[in-house]
Formats: sequence, C-alpha cells, structure tokens
Amino acid sequence: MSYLESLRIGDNLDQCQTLFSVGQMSLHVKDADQPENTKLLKVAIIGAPNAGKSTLSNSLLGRKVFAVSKKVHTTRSRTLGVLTEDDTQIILLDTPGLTTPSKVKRHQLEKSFLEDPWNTVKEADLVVVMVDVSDKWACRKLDFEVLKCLTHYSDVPAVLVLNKVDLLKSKSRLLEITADLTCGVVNGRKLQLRRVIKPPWAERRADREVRTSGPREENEPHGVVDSGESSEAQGGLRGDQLRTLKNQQGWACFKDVFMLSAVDREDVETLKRYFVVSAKLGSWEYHSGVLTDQTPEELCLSTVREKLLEYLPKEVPYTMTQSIDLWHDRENGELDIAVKLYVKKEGHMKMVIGQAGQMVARIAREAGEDLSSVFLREVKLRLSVKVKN
Ligand SMILES: Nc1nc2c(ncn2[C@@H]2O[C@H](COP(=O)(O)OP(=O)(O)OP(=O)(O)O)[C@@H](O)[C@H]2O)c(=O)[nH]1
Repeated sequence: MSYLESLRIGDNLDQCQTLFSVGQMSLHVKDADQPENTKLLKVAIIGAPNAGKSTLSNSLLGRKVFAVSKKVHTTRSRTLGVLTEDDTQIILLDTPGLTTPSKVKRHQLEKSFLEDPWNTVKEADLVVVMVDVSDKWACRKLDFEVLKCLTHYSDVPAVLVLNKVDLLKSKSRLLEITADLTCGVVNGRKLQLRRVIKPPWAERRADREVRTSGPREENEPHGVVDSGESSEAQGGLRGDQLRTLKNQQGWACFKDVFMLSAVDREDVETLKRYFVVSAKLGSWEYHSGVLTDQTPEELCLSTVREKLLEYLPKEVPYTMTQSIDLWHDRENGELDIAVKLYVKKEGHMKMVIGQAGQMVARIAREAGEDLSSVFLREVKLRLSVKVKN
C-alpha cells in the first residue's frame, strides 16, 4: 500500500489531520468541506531573511510544517499553511526573504527568491511585514525590497509585526521602532508618541517624511533607475519613485502594528484573532483537515535541509542537494525513509559525517523526530552522503 493510499483511508479526525500533504492535496479546492457562510483570509508574510516568518507561520498553525533555521534563506519558495477555525479559513503564505537580483546572482539562489514574495502579495487579502527587532539595522529602516513591494501593491492592506521582542532589553525601544517604521502614522492617524520621544525639529522632519511616504504620486517627474537593476525587478516603479523609497524610513500606510515573539503562544494568539476578525465572507479553498500544500517528500527534504543549515558551517549546506532513495510504509505504521545527501567536495563530506559519524547521526535523529511529530507516526530516517560535482 502506498503512502498516499494509507493517508486517504484515514477516517477519524486525528488521522484526517495527518493528511496534510499528499493526502490533503487530494482534498484540494473541489473537496473543501463548506459549512454555511464561510469566511476566508489570505495572508502573505513578507520580510527580510531571518525575520522569523516561518517561525510565526508554524506558531499560528500550532504544528511545525515550515523549516526554520538561524541561517538566512531557509525558505526557498512560497509555502502555504492552512488554519481553519469554526467558520473561518486563514491561508498563510510564507515567502522567501525578500532579496535583490544582484544577491540572487551572487549567491546562485533560485528565481523563486525574486518572484515568489511579489506574486504572493498580489494574491493576498492582507500583508504581514515582519521585522526582527533584535537586528539593529532592520529596525532603523524598512528593508528597501519590502518598501518596493508595499508601494507596488499599495492597495493590499498591510500590518507591521515587530518580532523577537523577547530579545529586546528595553521594551521602550519598541515605541521608537514603531514610530520610525511607520513614519509615525498608523491606520491614517499620527502616532502621539512621536511628540514625546522626538524634539520639535525632528517632528517637522517626520511630517515631511509622512508627506513623501504615501501611495505613489502620479505627477512626480520621471527619473532614471539608478540601481543597475531592470525595471521589472523594481516592481515597475519609476526611477524617481525608487529614489524616494531609498530615502524612506518606513511605510505610513500600515493598518496596525503588532509587537510579539513568534515563539510565544499568547502573542501569536492576538495576531490570529486579528486575522479571524479581518476575514471576509468567501468560500474556503481547502478542506478543513488540510495544514499545508507541501507533499510529504517536500516536507521531509526541507526538514533535513533545516538541520543541515543549523549544524553545518556557513556555505556547506547551501551547496548541497538531496534525493529520496526510499519511502516505505511498514505494516506496524512506521515510516522508513532513506535520503541521499550530495556534497560538492570531499572536505564537505567529512564535515557532514562528522567525527565517528556523529554529525550525520544527529541530523538524521533530529530530522526523524521532527518528521514523527509532523506525520504523527514513527519515522525512521536514514541519511547517506555522496560526493557529486
Ligand atoms: N528569540 C527569538 N527567536 C526567533 C523568534 N522568531 C524566530 N526566531 C529565530 O530566528 C531565526 C530565523 O527564523 P525563521 O523563521 O527561519 O526566519 P525566516 O524569516 O522564515 O527566514 P528565511 O527563510 O531566511 O526568510 C530562527 O533561528 C528562529 O528560531 C522570536 O520570536 N524570538
């Protein structure tokens, strides 16, 4: 019996919720269970690499279905999570960290790094912009790529999420960060706190910033795109608009601001409630048992990759590829998986294997444990390493 078949025959709720991959794919759109008066909200989560987008998505779903690591570019393409509560379905669209064409070229990243965040925002009802408040550069100024995306899709409502507040020693910094990243304006209203923390001359400057940071002004004179990137890569924005954005500290059109720690349940619950309240009448797109659109194989490979990113030195995991050699359902319900890891150099192979095979054993054990809790069954994962130039 194949894994797909075994997933389809699950008929109690627990088993049904396990069917979040191939099995759930079979429950897509046409099979969505539709109670009366359903509500739907599609949320695109964007931000710089490592802001905590996948961690937040996992916390919202209550299950680890997206890979998370302390290294950048863990998420490589758009992934989808589905949260269904009562009559409301929230579709979470996790995106790769926004980056530039020159960085994509330099680090040989896939096209999805440039395209997916933009395409995802296009289809969203709400954009969540995540900022890591423990990163002192990120909280001085909104990422230029984020600003470009917000400007291009200024008709899609956006909220600002200040993440990793647990790492901030002085919580009063949060007010300053909010003022900077919103240009002192939230939901069309000027923040009062600016008057308290800034002298009058800074207040006047802030006013100027607010005036220049609204949605695109059609009558601005045309200029030259000066970053050496194509117009398409700039989201179709004109040179003068790009120059204005380069000097812009924040976005004055956020509807709301949340300050949270993506790993803290209580904080995440507040954001979840906001999503539920923001959902509009509309048909569900997925069966209520669906958690993600990733296949079990994709989930397995991204879980292994997460551990490689976590434990191997900087460039090694980025140069590796993987393939699944074996996927076998045992009659006792256990799942046997064998994954082959391909490295570019002998030296890398030694690092992956580690002293007396300890490194590869640790990666296999931890990835196997994660997969067991995702698939809700015992997973026995074996890893082997091979050099492939
Ligand atoms: N202390 C703390 N760490 C967090 C929090 N949220 C995320 N992290 C950590 O930040 C790192 C990056 O988290 P990810 O969720 O992978 O970030 P991402 O934005 O999806 O990253 P990319 O895939 O590179 O775009 C991981 O080591 C997380 O454990 C938080 O609220 N507090």
